[in-house]
Amino acid sequence: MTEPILQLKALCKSFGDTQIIRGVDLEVAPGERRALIGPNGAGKSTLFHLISGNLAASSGTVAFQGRDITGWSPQRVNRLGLARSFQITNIFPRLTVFENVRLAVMRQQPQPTAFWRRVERLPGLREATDRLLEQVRLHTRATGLAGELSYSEQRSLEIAMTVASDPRLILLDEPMAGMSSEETEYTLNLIREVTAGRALLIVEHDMDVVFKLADRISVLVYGEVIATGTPDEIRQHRGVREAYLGEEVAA
Ligand SMILES: Nc1ncnc2c1ncn2[C@@H]1O[C@H](COP(=O)(O)OP(=O)(O)OP(=O)(O)O)[C@@H](O)[C@H]1O
Repeated sequence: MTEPILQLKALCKSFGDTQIIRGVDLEVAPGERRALIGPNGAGKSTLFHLISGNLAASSGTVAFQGRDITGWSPQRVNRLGLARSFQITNIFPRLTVFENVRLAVMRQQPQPTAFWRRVERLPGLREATDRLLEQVRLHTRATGLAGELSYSEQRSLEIAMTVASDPRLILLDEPMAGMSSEETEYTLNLIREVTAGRALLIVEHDMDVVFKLADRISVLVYGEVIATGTPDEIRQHRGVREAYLGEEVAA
């Protein structure tokens, strides 16, 4: 079996006396699209924080591409090839769309001479930025302010900024939140395109999206993974239906 790109072992997180993540074991294969679902408060965002280094685990380990990254800073984790977007849109509204993406690209290309040169002259920067903007179909909006984009366009911009580092694993936290069904369909296709050849771990409450997008689904309930399987397996899983999905999804 190929080595998992992400491997969580007996991962735990407590806040004070309250244990939120209770011994999670989870493996994501390279190139796999994995959804993480579960009721509100199950600990999905907390698990993302533990993987990306935004929170320190109470115990257990996180391995990425075979390396133990437990306790690493988010920046260091990111440099190794793991990128994440947050539930809250994370862009600079007063910069142009182009400038936002360029910043994300620059973060990945540490240039010792950057302080002395005009950014416009940094080699390859403009091309890399343009390529990303085209990929998320925002090239015609490049000169507009990011804060003036529609909500779903801002999410597209954020996706471009997330993939700017050319990550091997992308974590997306509720990318469809607050979208109309048309915007959701559009963003679903975009996510499919930009994550091709990369692994994806996505938290999403829209079950339509989850079942269309994911190769496999893991279900988190009260900080424990109660099931992992293909969309069909999860649909049929009695415990999952009782704990979370309800009968209508299985129908
Ligand atoms: N920094 C914190 N301090 C204390 N408790 C926290 C902290 N962060 C999260 N929690 C608690 O941990 C639990 C899990 O929260 P988390 O946001 O991870 O759940 P979630 O599954 O992502 O929920 P949702 O689907 O509503 O986003 C909640 O009860 C929350 O109140």
